[in-house]
Amino acid sequence: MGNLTLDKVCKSFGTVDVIREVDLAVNDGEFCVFVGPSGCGKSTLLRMIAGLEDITSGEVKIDGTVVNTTPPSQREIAMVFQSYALYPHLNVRDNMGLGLKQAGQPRAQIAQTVERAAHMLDLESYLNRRPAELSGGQRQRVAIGRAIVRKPKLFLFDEPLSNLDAALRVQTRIEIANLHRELGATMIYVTHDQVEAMTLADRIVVLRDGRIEQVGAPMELYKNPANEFVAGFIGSPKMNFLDAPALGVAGKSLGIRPEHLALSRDAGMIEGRVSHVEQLGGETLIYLRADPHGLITVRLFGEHAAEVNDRAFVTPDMARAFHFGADGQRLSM
Ligand SMILES: Nc1ncnc2c1ncn2[C@@H]1O[C@H](COP(=O)(O)OP(=O)(O)OP(=O)(O)O)[C@@H](O)[C@H]1O
Repeated sequence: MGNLTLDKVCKSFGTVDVIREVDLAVNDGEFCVFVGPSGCGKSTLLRMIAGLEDITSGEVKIDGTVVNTTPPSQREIAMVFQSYALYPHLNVRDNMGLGLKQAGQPRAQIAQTVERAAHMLDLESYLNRRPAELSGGQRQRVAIGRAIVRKPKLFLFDEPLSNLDAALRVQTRIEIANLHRELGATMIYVTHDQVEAMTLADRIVVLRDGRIEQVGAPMELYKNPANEFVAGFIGSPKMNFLDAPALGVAGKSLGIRPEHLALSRDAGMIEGRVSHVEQLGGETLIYLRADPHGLITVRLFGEHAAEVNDRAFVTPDMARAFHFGADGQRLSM
C-alpha cells in the first residue's frame, strides 16, 4: 500500500507563501509527476511529503495516517535526488544495502534483496565497483537501487535524470518506467522535462505559484487544457497563442499547437515571413514572424525546404484550436 493525500497543504517561508492550499490524492501504485515553472514550489511540495520541510498548515497523509510530525525516517518513503549522494568508499553492493544493514536486517537477507534490485536495474556486473568507477547513469541506478531495497510506501524523485546526458536520460527514463511497472509502487516525480512528464506519468500535476492549475492524464492535459497556462506549459514546442480579434474569432487568444498548422507558399489564413528554420532530421520547425501574432512555430514532419526571409502562409486546423478569454481561461466553443 502507498497512497498519499494532501489536504489544504500550505507552506510559508516567513511572509512568503510558497505552497497555497494544495489538495491532491495520489492512488496506490500511481505514477504522479509534478511540473511547473522554476520556483513554483515543486521541490518544496516534495520535501514536505518527505518530511524534510515543515508543513505550515493542512495535512499530509500516507495510507490515511497524518504524518505532519512524523520524522522522515519513519514515513516509509525513499527519495532519489539529482545528485546521487552515494558513499564513495563503499562499493555498489554496500551502498545499496547500507539502509537495510542500519535497520538491522540479517546479512543473507540483505544480500538477496540487493541481488534482486541489481538484477532489475542491470547492475549485477557492477556490484563490487565503487561509485567513482561507474558512469553517471550507473550511479543514478545505484541510487534508485538503494531506494528500491527499502520497499518504501512512496518513491519520491526530484529531477533524478537532470545530470545525465541525453542518451542516458532516455535509457534511464525507460528503466524507471519498467521499474514502476514491475514494482507497482507509488511514485511522485518532479521534473522540468516535458518528455519525462508525458511518458512516465499516469497523472501530471501542473503547479504555478504554489497552486495546482490542473491535474490529469498526460494526453488529457494535452488535448483538453483548462486554461492558457496549462496549454502553454504542456507540449513541446510550446503552443502558439494567436491574436484572436485579428483573426475574427472568439476570445482574446487562439491556441494552436505547432503540429496543427498547415504551411503554404501561396495562400492561407495568416501571412508571415520565415525568421528561422530548425531541421531536426525527422521533423522541421519553422518560425514565422506574423504581426500582430508575433513568432509562430510550425512543426512539419520530415524535411522542409524553407529559407529565412521566405514569405509563407499558415492556416490553423480550427477543429484543434483552443479559445482563451482575457482571464486566460478556456472558452467553451
Ligand atoms: N528555505 C527557503 N527559504 C525561503 N524561500 C525558499 C526556501 N526554499 C525555497 N524557497 C522559495 O520557494 C519557492 C519554491 O521553491 P522550489 O524550490 O520548491 O521551486 P521549484 O518549483 O522546485 O523550482 P525549480 O524548478 O527551479 O527547482 C521559490 O520561490 C524559492 O525561492
